[in-house]
Amino acid sequence: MGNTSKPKSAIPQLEKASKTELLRAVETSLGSSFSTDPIRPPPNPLLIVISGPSGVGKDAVIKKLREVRENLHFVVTATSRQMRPGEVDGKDYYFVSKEEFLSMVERDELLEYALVYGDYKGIPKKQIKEFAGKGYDIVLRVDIQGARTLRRILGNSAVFIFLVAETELELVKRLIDRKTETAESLLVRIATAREEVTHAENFDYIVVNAEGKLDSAVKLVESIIDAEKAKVRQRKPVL
Ligand SMILES: Nc1ncnc2c1ncn2[C@@H]1O[C@H](COP(=O)(O)OP(=O)(O)OP(=O)(O)O)[C@@H](O)[C@H]1O
Repeated sequence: MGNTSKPKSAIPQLEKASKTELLRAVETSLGSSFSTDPIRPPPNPLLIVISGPSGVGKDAVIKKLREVRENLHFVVTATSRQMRPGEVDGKDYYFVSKEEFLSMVERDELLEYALVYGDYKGIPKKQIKEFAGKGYDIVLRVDIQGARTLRRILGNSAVFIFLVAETELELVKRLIDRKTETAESLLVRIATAREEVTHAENFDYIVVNAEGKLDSAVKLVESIIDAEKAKVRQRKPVL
C-alpha cells in the first residue's frame, strides 16, 4: 500500500474554499506560515565603467541612458580642459584650473586621474560613496587609459563596457563632424584610437555605437545593466 501518514489537518476542497481558507489550511498542514520576505534580496548598487576611444559617443550614450533609466548616478569628472560650447559646469564636467585640480590630487579626493591630451581628468571619490550608499547605480565615464587604471583599482567589483564605432572610418567621420578638434589634435586622437581599440580584452562587454543607431547602443547598455543586476553572484563595490 502507499503512504499511510496522515496530513496534520484536512485541506478543504479547492472549489469549496476561499483562497484565504486554502492558504491557512496549507500553512497549518505544513506547520509554518508562508514568508512574505523577498525571495531575492535587492541587488547591490552596480559600478558601471563606460569607456572607448575619443569621439565614439561616450557622452551621447550616457546622456541618453540617464534619460531612460532611473536610479543611476553619473559621476561628474573633474577636468582642467576648456569648456566646449553647450557644456555645463557641474553637469558635463567640473571645470577647474590646473592648480585646483592638483590640490584635489593632494587631498586624495580622486579615485584615479590622468593627464589626457594635455589636460587633467579625474574621478571624485565622494560622489561614488555618497550615491552608492543611497542605492544608486554609478556610471563612470573614462578614457581607455583611465579604464585600465580603474580595472587595477576596482578589479571585478565594477562592470567595464567598451564602446566602439562600427568601423574606424565612422569613428574618424564622427570626430570631424563634432568640429571640436584642430587638425593636429584630430591626428593625435585618431592615432591614439587606433592603438586603443586593440585593448577590448580588458573589458567585460563591447557595445557598437553605430552611425544613427544611438538608441540601440543605449538599449544594449541597459540590457547589460539588467543582466548584471540579475546575477546570482553580485559584484561588490569596493569603495
Ligand atoms: N550613434 C551615433 N550616431 C551618430 N552620431 C553620434 C552617435 N553617437 C555619438 N554621435 C556624435 O558623435 C560625436 C562624438 O560623440 P561624444 O562627444 O559623445 O563622444 P565621446 O566619446 O564622449 O568623445 P570624447 O571622449 O572626445 O569626449 C558627437 O557629435 C555625437 O553627437
